[in-house]
Amino acid sequence: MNHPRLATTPAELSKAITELLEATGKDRPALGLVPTMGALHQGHAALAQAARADNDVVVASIFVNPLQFDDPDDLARYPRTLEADLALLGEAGVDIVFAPAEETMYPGGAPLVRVSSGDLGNRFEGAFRPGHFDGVLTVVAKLLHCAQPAVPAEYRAYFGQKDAQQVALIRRMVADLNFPVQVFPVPIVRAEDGLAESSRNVFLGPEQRKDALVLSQALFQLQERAAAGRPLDLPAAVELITSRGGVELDYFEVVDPLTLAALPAGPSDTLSGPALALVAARVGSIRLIDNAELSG
Ligand SMILES: Nc1ncnc2c1ncn2[C@@H]1O[C@H](COP(=O)(O)OP(=O)(O)OP(=O)(O)O)[C@@H](O)[C@H]1O
Ligand SMILES: CC(C)(CO)[C@@H](O)C(=O)[O-]
Ligand code: BAL
Repeated sequence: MNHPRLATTPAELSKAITELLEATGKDRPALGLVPTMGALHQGHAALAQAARADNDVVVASIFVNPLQFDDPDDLARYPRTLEADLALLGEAGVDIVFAPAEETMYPGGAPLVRVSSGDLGNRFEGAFRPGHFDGVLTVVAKLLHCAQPAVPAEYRAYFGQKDAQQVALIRRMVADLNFPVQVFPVPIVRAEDGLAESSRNVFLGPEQRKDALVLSQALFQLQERAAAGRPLDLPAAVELITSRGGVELDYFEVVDPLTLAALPAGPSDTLSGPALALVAARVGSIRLIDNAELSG
């Protein structure tokens, strides 16, 4: 197993990245960055493995970003498992782990100047978690700056498709603000029962976990209809979820994969191009999100 180097300040991180990039002896080596909030699972391992396969040097960050939490209870109980996280990242072949303290990322408290996620950031997750995406984009901008190679190198960043709206917004930030990095989305990793892996799954009791499966089941139903060229009938998929006691639906929509604009998905609407189904629901006090690509 690899023992990743631990950096806790931007200066330590930059020094470690330069040393490892130079040690490759290549004119233009490649650096991959995997941002996380820790409490790592197989979804994060897939991100680290994708970065390992594509790059000479791999950095993972672990930082529970207070700026993206609108609910103080959600922040306080967010799982923190640093020792196990370091072991998982070592297993995946990560070279450097950047795990800064809150005071290091936000000296003097919350930043005055932030990245605005615009209209796209106010919909879906943003409508239920006000300010969430401004907080995500601000910390992702900071992390991308902290890990920016100081010597000539390819620069790539990896994000999970489980957070589809987050990927869409990060792509827009990188394009709109000319960040010199390429964004790579990584497919959703699911448990055997179909539930999308998530750090918050540890809070689900056995019955709640069974209830939560209705989300992936409803998504798979849409995927099957799309693949067979049948009408999507989103209302029937919504009904599958709302009829399940213990699950409160927040939203369920079929959208354009890039703009996240709503697409028609009624009982007589068939797909005319690629689409994405986005769902979010609460199981008890645990909020879960999931999504699936639909294609005819
Ligand atoms: N099941 C998964 N498959 C693929 N990528 C994932 C999965 N779960 C998380 N990721 C990705 O890992 C990165 C870090 O996510 P994060 O640390 O917030 O974990 P998380 O499991 O999404 O946590 P939570 O769902 O509780 O917010 C993000 O890019 C996220 O999209
Ligand atoms: C991208 C991220 C690490 C920023 O805090 C977070 O939103 C996440 O884990 O998805
Ligand atoms: N994966 C998204 C991080 C969050 O829920 O805040």
